[in-house]
Order: sequence, then structure tokens, then C-alpha cells
Amino acid sequence: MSRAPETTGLKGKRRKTRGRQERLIHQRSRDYVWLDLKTGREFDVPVGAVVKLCDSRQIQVLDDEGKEHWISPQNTNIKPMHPTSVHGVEDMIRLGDLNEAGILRNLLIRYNERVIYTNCGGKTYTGSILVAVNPYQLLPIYTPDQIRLYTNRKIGELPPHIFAIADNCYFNMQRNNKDQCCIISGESGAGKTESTKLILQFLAAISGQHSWIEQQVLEATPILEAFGNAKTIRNDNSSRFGKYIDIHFNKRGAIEGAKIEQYLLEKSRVCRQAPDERNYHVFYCILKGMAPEMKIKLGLGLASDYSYLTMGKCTACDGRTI
Ligand SMILES: Nc1ncnc2c1ncn2[C@@H]1O[C@H](COP(=O)(O)OP(=O)(O)OP(=O)(O)O)[C@@H](O)[C@H]1O
Repeated sequence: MSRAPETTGLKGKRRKTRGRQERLIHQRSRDYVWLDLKTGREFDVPVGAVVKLCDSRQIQVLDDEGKEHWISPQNTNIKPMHPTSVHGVEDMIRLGDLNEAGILRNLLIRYNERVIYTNCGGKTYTGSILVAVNPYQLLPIYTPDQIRLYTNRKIGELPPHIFAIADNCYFNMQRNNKDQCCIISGESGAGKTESTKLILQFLAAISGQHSWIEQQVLEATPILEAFGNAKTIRNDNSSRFGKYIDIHFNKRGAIEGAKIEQYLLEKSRVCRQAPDERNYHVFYCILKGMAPEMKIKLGLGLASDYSYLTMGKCTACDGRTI
């Protein structure tokens, strides 16, 4: 009975000392911290910030979005940042702060340096996981030199890249004689279609003898996109269907054939489009590209003549000539 208060007192002291140490960490300028602004908005996660100034009464921090905040040292919404989150890591499994805020900041600082790919767990039991952030600009990272560089390498040997994933699939298939599968997921406009094309481009380039089949696989894409893609408010070339692409390789590793299955096409778009959205590209392509004599013969006019093509009040699409 008599020892209990002592122990509690000791624990209390230790806790106080730890608390003071944490404050000391906060109070050094140029330290990185997590700032929980608790805005109550959707996706409300702590943001990274750097301490600019500090004295016993207040701390000035500059957050990752460039906003300044003055905080009292007693404020519990500020926490020290793990060193791995300060400049980012190539594989997010190495993050000391492995939470939503840590993951988002890691992607943000790499994205600011125009590094769009980050590994997530390198090689796990389920396979390799790669996170890609859409750069919305052409980066010089998909050249034939890059294809050669990433050919026959182990995951983690070179910086994360979509080619590393494709290479891993190809060589695992050859080494283990087992089918491989790549799952590409993300919200609309995230870059799934582009990533699929890059994987196909890589496989076509490294699979040895170049045949017309590889060319056909690559050239099937614009045709499929004409019938299944449309302009939406989130993506000028949004795929409105799911795609399952099966690529068949022969024993020597050359592409021998391919099968593309489609499912869940958004059929309602044919007769109804939301504001600022278009019908499927193919209708506009036909009306723009067909020879005038043929159009007269078929009784066709301009896209603007048809209500099914103008419901969204837009017939043009940036980045497409038709
Ligand atoms: N790796 C990349 N490099 C450069 N631009 C890219 C890249 N990935 C995507 N983009 C750009 O983003 C746009 C949208 O990408 P994409 O069509 O692949 O998205 P998505 O995830 O397939 O969308 P949806 O689900 O709507 O079909 C592309 O048209 C392209 O301009």
C-alpha cells in the first residue's frame, strides 16, 4: 500500500520528463513536425511542417502548403516527425510514420521532385506494389534507354518504375513458368489506361522478335478507346468500361497473341451525357473524319446537329483533334 503512490509518482515524473523532451524537440527551429489542423474537412489528416521560430510562448511553423501558423507550445496538435518522413523514402514500408499522413507526405515530396513512382512494400507475398501519381505532363522516363535499363533487374535494384513491375512479371513468368497478373486500380483520371499502355509497350519491346502481333496489340488501343472512352469532367479520355487483357507468350518469351475482354460498359452515355461531358469518341470521329461524299450519301451532318452528341453542351475535347 505504501509503495503504490511512490510508483505512481515516479511514472508521473517520467511522463513529465518525456513530455518536456518532446516539447524540446518541437522547439528547435528547422525541426519537422506533424501539424493536425483539425479542419473538419474531408481527408483531414495532419500536414507536415517545419519549425521556423520558437520561444517559450509560441512556435511559428510553415506547413507543406506554404501556410504559416503560430502555435502555443502547449498545443497537442503538433507532433515530432520521424526522420524518414522528412525527405521521403523510395519504399514506403521504411516510413517510421506509416499512417495516412506519412504516406501522403511521402508521395507529395517525391511528386514535387517529379518522381511519380514509389514502392509500397517492395516485394511482398502478394507481389510488388507500386504507387503512381499522375504527373499530367510528359516526363522523359519512358524512353528506349529506360526500357533497356529496367530489363532483367530485381525489384528495388533501381528506383521504382512501372517498367520495373512489367519486367518483374515477364521474368517471373519465364523463370517460374507461371502466369503473372498485374492489377491496375485507381480513381478516374489516376492514370490506369496510361499505365496499361506503358506495361504493354515494355512487354512488346523486351519480348524479343518483333512481330505484327505485338504491333496489333498496341494498335488495338485507339480503336477500343474510340468505342469505350469519352470525355468526362475528370478525364478527357476516360475509359467507360473495365478491361481484362490476356497476353500470350510462347516458350521463347515472344508475344504470340492477346485477348482483350471488356465488361461493364457505361451504356447510358449513348443517350445521356452530363454537363461538360461527351458521348463516346467514335461518334465525333465519324462525323469529323468521314469523306464529305460519304456523309452526304449516309445523310450525316455535324456533331452539333445531334442532341445525343450535344447534351453535355460540349463537342470539342482538348488534346484530341476529333
Ligand atoms: N504516366 C503518365 N505520364 C504523363 N501523363 C499521364 C500519365 N498517366 C496519366 N497521364 C495523363 O492523365 C490522363 C488520364 O489518365 P488515364 O486516362 O490513364 O486515367 P484512368 O485512370 O485510366 O482514368 P479513367 O478511369 O477515367 O479511364 C491521361 O490522358 C494523360 O494525359
